[in-house]
Amino acid sequence: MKKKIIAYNRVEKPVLKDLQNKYDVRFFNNVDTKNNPEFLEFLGQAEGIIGLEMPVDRELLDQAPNLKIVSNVSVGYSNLDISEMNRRNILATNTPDVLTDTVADTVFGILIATARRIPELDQFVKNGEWITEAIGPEYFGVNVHHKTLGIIGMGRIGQAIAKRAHHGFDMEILYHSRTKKPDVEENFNAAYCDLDSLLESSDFVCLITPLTPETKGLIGKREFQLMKESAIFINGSRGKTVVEKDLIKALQNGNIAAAGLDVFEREPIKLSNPLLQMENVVTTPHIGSSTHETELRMSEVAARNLEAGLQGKKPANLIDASVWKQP
Ligand SMILES: NC(=O)c1ccc[n+]([C@@H]2O[C@H](COP(=O)([O-])OP(=O)(O)OC[C@H]3O[C@@H](n4cnc5c(N)ncnc54)[C@H](O)[C@@H]3O)[C@@H](O)[C@H]2O)c1
Ligand SMILES: O=C(O)[C@H](O)CO
Repeated sequence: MKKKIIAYNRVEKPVLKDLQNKYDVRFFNNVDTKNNPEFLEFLGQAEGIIGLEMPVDRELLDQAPNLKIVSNVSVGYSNLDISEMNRRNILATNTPDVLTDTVADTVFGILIATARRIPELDQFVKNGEWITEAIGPEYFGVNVHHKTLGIIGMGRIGQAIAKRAHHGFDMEILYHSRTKKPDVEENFNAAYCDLDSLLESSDFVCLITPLTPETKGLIGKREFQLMKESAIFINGSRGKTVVEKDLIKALQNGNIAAAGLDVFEREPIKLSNPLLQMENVVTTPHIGSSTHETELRMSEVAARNLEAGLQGKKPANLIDASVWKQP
């Protein structure tokens, strides 16, 4: 009998097709994983899960007695209760590296769009408001090149952002991370800072850490008050790394100048969220890695991880490699 697999939210079509040839795969799109009877019935028999952002907690695991592996189609894994999965010998994998450059491109794109007010001015043109040849200073933006970029979370994506900022835009780079990175300091002329100094000195503050108990609410009222009034805040990490109500207040009070956001406390964001009424806020719907090429590669990597786990082999991208026991 074919092994039963749940595919959830996002697995690219060719990869899904290939998995369907080998396994009994059921695809679920944005279902309520706590209450959907069809999902829960299949979960009771499933040996593997592959997909995007399925909340895997104790309650879900209690209903999945045959589960061997959860293969995230994402690098972030704050949706997984890793210690509970470890306790039950269920493997957890993610898709690092293949998305790094794409996410860095997205974050840098949002940064430039925010600084130069591109979405706002796009609307200005399309609304027919461009009626005199030269627009006035009320529509000017600020330079990106030669400014100071503070990167919080100098991991794979943080470094790819630093590379673009240093080689492409001659920016001065400050960074704050759990460890110092001498090679990054040398390659991109980056300087390590404590968090407060980074916030005080940066023209652009870019947050790209994982969401963990330590980074939850890392940037709130106090941190926004430390930033320059001209600072532009960019969040490419996860919405909950920021206290969103404090971000809204900081923008309303003029504590900071603008924000570019790919991630939000609640996704999809509610239309009533004040952030969506602000011209100085640029938003995208969590699209860091969402290009055709990169999403396909992520699905391929996730499928390889899933199959390795199901075959009792060590997956290439085990999130916690220390749990691996040779079968
Ligand atoms: N917006 C998107 O679509 C998108 C796409 C991919 C990744 N992400 C987010 O980006 C994160 C980073 O991805 P990555 O591949 O660069 O991961 P990574 O593990 O290579 O890098 C994370 C870095 O954050 C640092 N860090 C962790 N806790 C910290 C703390 N408390 N203070 C300061 N630094 C801390 C780590 O030391 C590490 O250098 C992901 O976990 C995910 O949340 C978002
Ligand atoms: O972490 C990631 O890979 C992206 O945010 C998609 O969830």
